[in-house]
This record gives sequence, C-alpha cells and structure tokens, in this order.
Amino acid sequence: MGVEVSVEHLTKSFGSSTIWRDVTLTLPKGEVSVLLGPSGTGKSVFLKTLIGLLKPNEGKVIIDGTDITECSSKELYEIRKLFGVLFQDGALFGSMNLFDNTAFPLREHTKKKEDEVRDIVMEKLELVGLNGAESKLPGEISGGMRKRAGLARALVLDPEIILVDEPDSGLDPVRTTYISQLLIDINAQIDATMLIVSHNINIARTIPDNMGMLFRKQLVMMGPREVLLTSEEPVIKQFLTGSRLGPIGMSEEKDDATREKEQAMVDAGHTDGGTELSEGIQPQVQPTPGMPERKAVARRRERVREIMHTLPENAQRAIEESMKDEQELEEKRQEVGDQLDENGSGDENGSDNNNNERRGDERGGDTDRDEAYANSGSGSGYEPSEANTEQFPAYRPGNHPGR
Ligand SMILES: Nc1ncnc2c1ncn2[C@@H]1O[C@H](COP(=O)(O)OP(=O)(O)OP(=O)(O)O)[C@@H](O)[C@H]1O
Repeated sequence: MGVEVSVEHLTKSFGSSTIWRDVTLTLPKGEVSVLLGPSGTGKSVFLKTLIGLLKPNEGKVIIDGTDITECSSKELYEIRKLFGVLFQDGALFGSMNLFDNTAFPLREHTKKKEDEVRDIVMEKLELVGLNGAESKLPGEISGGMRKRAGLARALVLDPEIILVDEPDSGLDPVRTTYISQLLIDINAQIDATMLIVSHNINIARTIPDNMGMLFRKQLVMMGPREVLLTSEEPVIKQFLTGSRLGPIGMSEEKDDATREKEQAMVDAGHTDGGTELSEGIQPQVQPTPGMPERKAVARRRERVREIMHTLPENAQRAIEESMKDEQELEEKRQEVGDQLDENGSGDENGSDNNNNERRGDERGGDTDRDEAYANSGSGSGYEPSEANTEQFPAYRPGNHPGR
C-alpha cells in the first residue's frame, strides 16, 4: 500500500523569486491526486521538492514519518526508493535501450542478479505495452512510447508513491486517455499514492480522487475532486473551462481593465474560447474490467465522510452523487469483467501490440546520463514523432502482474 505524503507550510524561492509559499496539503495513501496550475506556477518545482531534488526554503515534507527536508542524505536515499517518478519526457538515457533504461534503478539501487533484473524489467515493459521494444533506443520511438518506457522505469522498484509530471505533454487526446487509464490501472494493482501534475482539463475531471491548484504563488485549494469541480472560485472556474474570462492571462495575471474589456467583448457576443460542455462532474475513470478494485476508493469514502461537514454544500451534494455512481460503476465493471472471463476473450488480444513497424525518430540517441537527469521534468527533450504507429496496451483480465 502507498504511504501518506504530508506537506506543511512549504515555501520555495529561487533567489529573490518566490515560486510558491506556505503550501500545506496531504496526499492520502493510495489515492490519486492531481495538482493543477497554469504554466509557470511551479508544479514541476513542487514535484522535485517532494522527492528532495530541490530543497524548500521553509516547511516540511513528511514521508513515512520522516521529514525529508531535514533528514540525512542516507535517509533521503532510502526514502527515494519509495518513489517512482515519471518526468515529462520520460527522462530516458538516450544512449541506453529501453531495457537498460528500465533496468537502471534496479542496478543502481538493488543487488538483484541479472536474471532477476530481466524478469522485473520484462514484466514492467509488458505492463506498459512495450514488450518487443526493449532493444529500441529512446530516439527511435515516439513520445507516447517514451512516456510508457519512463513509466515502466518508474515502476521497477515497486514504488509506494508515484509522481507523474504532465502525462499528456506531447500526446494526442486519445493517447492521453490511454495513459490516464494505465495510471488508474496501475493504482488499482499496486495501491500506490499518486500525484499527477497537469494542466489537462480532461485528466483533472476524470482521473483524480483529489485535486489542488496552484496560482498566484499559493495553493488556491486542495480537496476531494468534487470541491474544485463545483467551485465558484473564479480562477478555478476559468481553468476548468479553459475560458479566457477570469484572472488567468496569457503570460501573467490580468489587470482589471483587461478583464473588463474581455468581459465586454464576450457580453457583445464574442466567444470566450472555453467550453461549457466541460462543466459539471463526470464519472471518474474506473480500472479496466478484470483489474482489481481500487482499494483507495473505500478508504477515501470513509475519509471524505469525516470531513464532509466542512465542505461547501454543492460539493457535498456532488460527493453524495459521485459515491452513488461509484457503487453502480463498480458493479457494472465487475459484471463486464465476469462476462469477459466467461467468454474467455480476455487473453486473446493485446499481446502483439508492439509488433507494428515503427519508424525511428532520428533525433536524440546521444543524450548521456547527466543530460537525461538535467533534462528531467524541464519539458524539453524529445518531440513525438507523428510517423510512429505505436499502440497502447490492451489489458487482459487475469493476466496482470500484481505486487
Ligand atoms: N532550478 C531553477 N532555478 C531557477 N528557477 C527555476 C528553476 N526551476 C524552475 N524555475 C522557475 O520556477 C518557475 C516554475 O517552473 P515550473 O517548471 O515548476 O512551472 P510549471 O508550473 O511546472 O510550468 P509548466 O506547466 O509550463 O510545465 C519558472 O519560472 C521557472 O523558471
């Protein structure tokens, strides 16, 4: 089971520039949380601070009872083994094939023999649908495949906490949906605590148990997803509808005059660029039928019931509704899983997704180890190759490596 991550009054500055201040939040064990925020609000910096790659100016990050901002480097080294991190571009070593990239943390952090390493690596590559691609170099595959390879690598140490930086960056909406499903399926299988950093509205609406948002150098809100999805807070409403109307501007915060001018244009009939269709609450993505039930769901139900009275009324109503839907959706999912089992259709497809001809991307390939680390999470690096014809894994009930 995942461990709780507790962040208390965290502040991070670079020189005189404060990125965010006084951030307090909890990532409940085994639950999936999403941290939203416009570009440049410090989401990646937050992830790096959680794992101790950056040191905060103030505050605590308590993981499994240890404050990693104060612990010794030996303790930090041990705590880091609890983490699996998927950086924006996968942060793969360009000169290593996917097998060696995935094996890297095992060779670095464990004393496992090579045949054991091979078993684990192949299991994780299969989990993310990359069996057959283990000898490819990162420069020879598409952005989506690099992400999945990064995910396989993030999973090899059986992490209790998984941090994911913008799973959708560089991916089309369909591949984004697949990788989101993969993350939920992984959560169902290993019950790890997950934090996904994103500015993708669909991910925010359908994936997390909890959601938070960074804006104006602070955590505007953090709580059960329904709290943000029903919020009247202008910045949250604007973000979740992708509208131009609101406090978020093109490069920085808008002044009142600009906001008034934009409102006048919309009142006169000009589009605000957002979409009302994406308002309201959509059902949370369920694990693929045949996968285990997410253990976090029952824990969250109990946890949220305890804090229910502290939440706004419309959030309370939305939570009650979601909880009803949740049970129905789970029953339906079990039914579909049983049907698939009966029909025996589960094991027959999806195994050869990776035998497609893929055309290599000619860039990359020579990134060395240090560059890969320096690159991680920066958003730079590889671009997806449209020429690639990758597919994502089709899950087969009853054929998934658990813990
Ligand atoms: N090592 C660093 N030294 C100085 N400034 C940094 C460093 N890392 C990040 N920053 C600054 O911190 C701010 C937040 O960056 P960060 O990448 O965390 O934003 P983000 O919210 O993840 O953005 P995006 O959504 O565009 O990826 C930026 O202004 C960035 O320039």
